[in-house]
Amino acid sequence: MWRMKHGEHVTKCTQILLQEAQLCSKEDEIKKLAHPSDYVNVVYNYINELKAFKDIIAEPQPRKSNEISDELRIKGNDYFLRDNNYLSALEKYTESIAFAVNGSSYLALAYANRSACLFEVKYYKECLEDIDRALSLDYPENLKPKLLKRKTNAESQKNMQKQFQYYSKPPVLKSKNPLIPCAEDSIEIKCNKKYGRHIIATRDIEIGEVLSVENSFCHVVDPEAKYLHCHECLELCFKMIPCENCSGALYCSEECRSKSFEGYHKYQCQFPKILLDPNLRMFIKLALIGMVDSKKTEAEEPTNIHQSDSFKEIIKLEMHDKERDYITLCTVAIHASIAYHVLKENQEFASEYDTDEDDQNLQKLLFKAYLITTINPISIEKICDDSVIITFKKVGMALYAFNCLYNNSCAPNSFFFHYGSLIVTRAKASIKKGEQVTICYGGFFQKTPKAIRQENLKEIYMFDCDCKACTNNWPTSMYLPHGKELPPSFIKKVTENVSIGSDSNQQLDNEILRDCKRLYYQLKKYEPCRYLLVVQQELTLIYLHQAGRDVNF
Ligand SMILES: C[S@@+](CC[C@H](N)C(=O)[O-])C[C@H]1O[C@@H](n2cnc3c(N)ncnc32)[C@H](O)[C@@H]1O
Repeated sequence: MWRMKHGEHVTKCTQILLQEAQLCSKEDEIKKLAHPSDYVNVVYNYINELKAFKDIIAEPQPRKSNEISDELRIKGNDYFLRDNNYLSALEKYTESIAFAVNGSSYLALAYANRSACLFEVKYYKECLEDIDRALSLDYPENLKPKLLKRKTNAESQKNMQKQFQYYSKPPVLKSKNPLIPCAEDSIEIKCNKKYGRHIIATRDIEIGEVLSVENSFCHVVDPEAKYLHCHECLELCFKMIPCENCSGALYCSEECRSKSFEGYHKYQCQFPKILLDPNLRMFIKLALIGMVDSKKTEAEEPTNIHQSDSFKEIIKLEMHDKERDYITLCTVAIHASIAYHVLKENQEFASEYDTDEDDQNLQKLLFKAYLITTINPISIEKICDDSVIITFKKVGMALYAFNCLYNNSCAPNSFFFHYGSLIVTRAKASIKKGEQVTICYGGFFQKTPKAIRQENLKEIYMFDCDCKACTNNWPTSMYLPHGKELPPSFIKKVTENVSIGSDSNQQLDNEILRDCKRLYYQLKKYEPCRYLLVVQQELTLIYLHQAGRDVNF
């Protein structure tokens, strides 16, 4: 009854459970509990009584299979031979590597085929690594001469290696903020009833200035990106190695593979299919980090310094638990109960966390982690070069102890972009001392009408937006005045800069950035106007491209 068909999501299961466990009729009883996180224990017991867990988690995640690996490699061959589409071929071979049984000849074949792909696109170093991997495994004798010939060719052409910079260098902070080590001293954290914690400028800030550079506290890779990005560090990689047990995780290095396994992946490796959705992986990962934190024997010194790597900071992020309605809280408790059940069934986990106190702690952490991950995660995206229209590809999502404190404006004065999982936030407008520093949560005023923005912000983030665009009813871009004409020389530069961000265009990038900053101050008095938005957009695009564009062989 509870079994999910392929592709169905845990939400469906939750809807059925809400009815079957008759949680609506138990509202008075459940609401008496001291804290909403106590719902988990009660809801867990109801589901247990229904004997529903067995079916909910019945479907395992896709296991390693040489048959599937073989099919994927053949698909890769089609891309490679028929279409000369090396990027798609490389992704398929990597998928084939993920599915091949550890140590098998199928794994060797997949590595060898990927090496052919890497050879074609002149990544000789990576090609040689894959050849050595194939040869160290059970690679068929009759195919070896061809592979060894490729090895000789790759070695002789090593000096022609394609110089691909996976990422350009992220900016370094110029000043030291004594209270927020990941931020410039131009900003500080304030807190009030209306805005919660928020970020304020402590001096006038110029457009383009770096505001903060922060490492992620916790992140997950997106399923669409996992054959090109490391499961552990999210870095772009063309020569990934697989998890030895499951077919779902690939790594850029041995180091990342063991770090991931020793951390959280040893549990995730055995998760049922229903928990593989990235949002669910994220909340469970966060709760597990909390469990490790709860076992720390050394007490953390109380400090007023904001620490990006502290679980204490993350668990303080907004969750709006007091404002949620009963059914929503029950839904959260159902998700937490399913995760709780899976973890308790996991032998490795159960042996590490075996006390009643651990049980209670886990239930509370799962509940809070779920709520935190509904509001705070920041999407990690890459800009795509291969289209006239600007598009973005999702790489993953992450939680940041500091960056999750920027509040929303539909006409924001800052923006963020990523280097791997590292986040950089820059000003995209000039910001006056005392003004709030804002990012946009998704609905930019120029694109999304006010009513839709307000509805979304209320539904997901539970606040009424009073940004300048909402307060002054700014129209979408179609109805905006143009403002002062942009100089033809600027338009020419922007049009010429077809492949923004590539090394050869660095000089042009810098010229456009300088123009954008100058034009911004000339156009600011016309705000809101279209050309001001164009200038701000060009500036953000250049920084986004420099950080990490989508790969194109
Ligand atoms: C990602 S958090 C931002 C940090 C948050 N203010 C805090 O105290 O942790 C998102 C939450 O901040 C609040 N928020 C964000 N933008 C806001 C705004 N423009 N006005 C009022 N509240 C806002 C809402 O409560 C929202 O759910």
